[in-house]
Amino acid sequence: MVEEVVDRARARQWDVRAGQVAIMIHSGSRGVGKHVGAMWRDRARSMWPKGQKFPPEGLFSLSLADQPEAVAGYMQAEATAANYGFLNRLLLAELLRQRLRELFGEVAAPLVYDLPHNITLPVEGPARRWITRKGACPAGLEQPVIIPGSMGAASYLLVGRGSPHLLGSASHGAGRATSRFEMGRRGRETEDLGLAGVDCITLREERRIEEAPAAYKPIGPVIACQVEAGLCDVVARMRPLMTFKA
Ligand SMILES: Nc1nc2c(ncn2[C@@H]2O[C@H](COP(=O)(O)O)[C@@H](O)[C@H]2O)c(=O)[nH]1
Ligand SMILES: [Mn+2]
Repeated sequence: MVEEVVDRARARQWDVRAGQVAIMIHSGSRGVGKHVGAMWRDRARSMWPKGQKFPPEGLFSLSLADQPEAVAGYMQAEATAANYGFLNRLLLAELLRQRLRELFGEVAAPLVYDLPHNITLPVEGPARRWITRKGACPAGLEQPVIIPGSMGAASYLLVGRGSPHLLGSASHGAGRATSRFEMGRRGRETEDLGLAGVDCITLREERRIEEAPAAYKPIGPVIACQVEAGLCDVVARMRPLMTFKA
């Protein structure tokens, strides 16, 4: 639910009002994206110049100058996975709209923004440049930005400021404080996990634990430092009513 509107003019422009029910869908290409990534990582490794030491970070780059076909192949595969992700979210949103209309009659539920991340996108400008973001999202000038907190904490709708220092990016979420594995080893006390008062529906009980609010960093300072650094400005804050975890 939209709990507070901070930038009224921008919120009005995006059709966002305090008290509205807002639905956030976080889903991408999942299996397809992972498959594309793993396949191209192996391919890039096999194309690494013979006799040259492997990069310590395990990231095998492809050269546009020397391997243009491989670069084009990778970009096409990534775009296919991203399109699959767009379509997933489109269909999920449409199923939700249908159900809302069955229950409440005509409901508009317009799209505020579909924000891709973990993706390579072209940079606007005369030079041919690309940015690959991981754990970050685009925050170009005037662009909507959504930074989710957790199933127990606030999420934020912001507007990007196109900061050149951080390549027009913002964080993709509050970010993990504790790994999924570590969460699985913790006790199942609701209080310890920050699950008190959290309404979460899931068919996979382990998800509730792995992604419990205690697994994530506090969203307040994550937003505050990005605003302070000039990456984005807050438009509205949302509070979770209910979460579905696949
Ligand atoms: N509003 C919610 N935000 C959530 C929830 N679970 C996680 N998160 C946030 O999303 C980001 C991105 O997740 P990732 O799996 O792509 O890394 C994460 O950093 C959290 O801040 C939730 O149930 N509701
Ligand atoms: Mn994500």
